[in-house]
Amino acid sequence: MQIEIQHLTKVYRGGVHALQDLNLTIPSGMFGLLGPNGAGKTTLMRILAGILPATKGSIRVGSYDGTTERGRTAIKRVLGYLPQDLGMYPDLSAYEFLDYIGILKGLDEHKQRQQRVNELLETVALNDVARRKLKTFSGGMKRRVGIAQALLNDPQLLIVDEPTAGLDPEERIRFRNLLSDLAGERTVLLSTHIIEDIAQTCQQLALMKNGRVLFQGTIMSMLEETHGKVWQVTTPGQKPEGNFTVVSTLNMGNSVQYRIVGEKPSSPDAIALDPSLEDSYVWFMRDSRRTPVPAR
Ligand SMILES: Nc1ncnc2c1ncn2[C@@H]1O[C@H](COP(=O)(O)OP(=O)(O)OP(=O)(O)O)[C@@H](O)[C@H]1O
Repeated sequence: MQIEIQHLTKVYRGGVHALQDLNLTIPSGMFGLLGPNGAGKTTLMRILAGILPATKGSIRVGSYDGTTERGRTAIKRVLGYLPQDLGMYPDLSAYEFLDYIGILKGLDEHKQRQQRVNELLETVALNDVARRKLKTFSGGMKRRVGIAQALLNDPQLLIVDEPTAGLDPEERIRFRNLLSDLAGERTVLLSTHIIEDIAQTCQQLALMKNGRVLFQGTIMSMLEETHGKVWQVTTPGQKPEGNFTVVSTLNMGNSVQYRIVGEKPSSPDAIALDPSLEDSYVWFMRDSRRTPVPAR
């Protein structure tokens, strides 16, 4: 299920331009939305989920037109959403919570709902603790309950907003793998400011800043665009000067190795390095006055 977003603009009351004439094509599979705080990721996801109206622009999800009431209703039926701040009832068990959300989502038939909740508890590997109260769950377990509730209607489009924030490395990896498993035929839109989450799960991504898309395409093409922009400079200690960003510093005892992102430094012994995704992110954020590039 492909999503087409055209000229999407959101101006909040008070005049904040959260999205500025944003154009984006999101194909099936895992798609990452990467950007710093305030980039507009949550605003975009909430508009896609039909919770927030856009100021201008159009959205098409598969064959449904998100600018019409009828289209929005149809989109809601094929969509699962895990917001950043999903409220849970701490005294309910995982089973009771999912059962309750199932009722709210219109799964009226008791037996069918029971079966779906049990299936999902298994999918997110919480079947063993299904009867435990949510207040006893770790952050990672709660996020997995969150994904389970988003999957109740077996959505073709799954939107997850910063799901790994605050998780320890083990839980983050487990959660990432779960999302990858769920992608398959579905479209999974994952927003994050954790570069590693995208690197490990998404073939395609969009970089957002200030309500605009700075880049969209494959991870490979993003790295390619950063070739010739990453350097290693070794000095006796003083920080190299120039128009670049230092991304890491390694103290070698009597010298210091700097990894820098920017135009070629004047230092004659600067060595060109292969860019990592983090270098690439830094390059695009530095260079964010550039005009948006077309998808490739
Ligand atoms: N209800 C609101 N009213 C006014 N301004 C808002 C509102 N919600 C968000 N904003 C502003 O819109 C901009 C985009 O915010 P948004 O939450 O979409 O960004 P984000 O990329 O999701 O950031 P984060 O990673 O911090 O969640 C920010 O400048 C934010 O302050």
